[in-house]
Amino acid sequence: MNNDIALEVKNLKMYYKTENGDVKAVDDISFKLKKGETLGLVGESGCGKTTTGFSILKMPSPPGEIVGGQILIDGKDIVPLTERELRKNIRWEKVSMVFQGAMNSLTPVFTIEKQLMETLQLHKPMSKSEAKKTMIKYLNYVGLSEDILKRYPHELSGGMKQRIAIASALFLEPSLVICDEPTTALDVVVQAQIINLLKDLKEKLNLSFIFITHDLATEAEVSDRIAVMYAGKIVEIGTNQQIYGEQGPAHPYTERLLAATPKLHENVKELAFIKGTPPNLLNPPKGCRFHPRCPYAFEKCKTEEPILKEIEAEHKVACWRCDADEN
Ligand SMILES: Nc1ncnc2c1ncn2[C@@H]1O[C@H](COP(=O)(O)OP(=O)(O)OP(=O)(O)O)[C@@H](O)[C@H]1O
Repeated sequence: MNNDIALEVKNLKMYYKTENGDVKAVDDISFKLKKGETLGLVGESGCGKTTTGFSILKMPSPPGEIVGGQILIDGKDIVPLTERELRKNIRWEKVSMVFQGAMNSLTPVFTIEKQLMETLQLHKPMSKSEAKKTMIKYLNYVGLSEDILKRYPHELSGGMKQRIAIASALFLEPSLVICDEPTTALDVVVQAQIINLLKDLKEKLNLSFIFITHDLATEAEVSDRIAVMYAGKIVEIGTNQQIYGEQGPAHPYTERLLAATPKLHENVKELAFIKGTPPNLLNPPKGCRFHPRCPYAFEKCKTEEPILKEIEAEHKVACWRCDADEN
């Protein structure tokens, strides 16, 4: 076992079993996350980012099912574990998640203390005084003082509520935290504060993060490495520099996704957009799933699925055009 690896996802498949057939939301993805590292997960809406996050907790929303693959946390596959084992030893103990919209899920009629107490005691039996100590410790970590406990959600700003959501994800001292769009609903100043907070927590607590967002500018700011998803697949994965650096990304989809992102300090006359729409995951296209929208597609792209292949150290791409054996 490699002690530097916090998480390894191997050939993971998570399908939604609907009346119309299987929605292949996560379809054979593999990646590793090092201890103390932030991996960004980017891609258009509906490409499977949130489903990947929930799958890592083995908590797919119905009618989702993990239909294949492994999720190794500290070297141990959690896929065969029972719900009881997952609750007792894995979720919130080893991996936790700041859900999309978590800051809006606080109940308006209860104080923060009552709500956090419930969350904490649900996950781990402990006395009230012990729970309160834990709450205060993590509220302080996220820059909030104890007096927040007496307040009601409507008395708090969006940024404060998001800090509370982050603090509750840390209560049981997990080593891996999945953040799903943690800054999306916030204004830019507060977004920057939350990003700085996450960076700070990563350093202080030696946490590993999976940071899910469709906002590439934010991703560039927080992540050490980036995984780009398209239609349930990882199409490119590399360091921040390999994806955003001067040489530019390798996959045509990443290239277009970046071109469609507005840049600060640049006078852009017209923003590029990606022609066409992402495929229906009930019945994705054969071959490369991006081929109907790809300007470089050739015959092989329509029939054979490209696999994620290393093109340089740390940089993998699933594209026939980038495949050295092809050229
Ligand atoms: N409960 C469900 N039942 C059936 N299909 C679902 C369900 N939840 C999600 N899907 C489908 O699975 C695919 C992946 O969705 P997911 O929410 O993981 O994407 P995403 O990249 O996180 O999108 P967003 O950025 O909008 O949150 C989509 O095609 C979506 O319609």
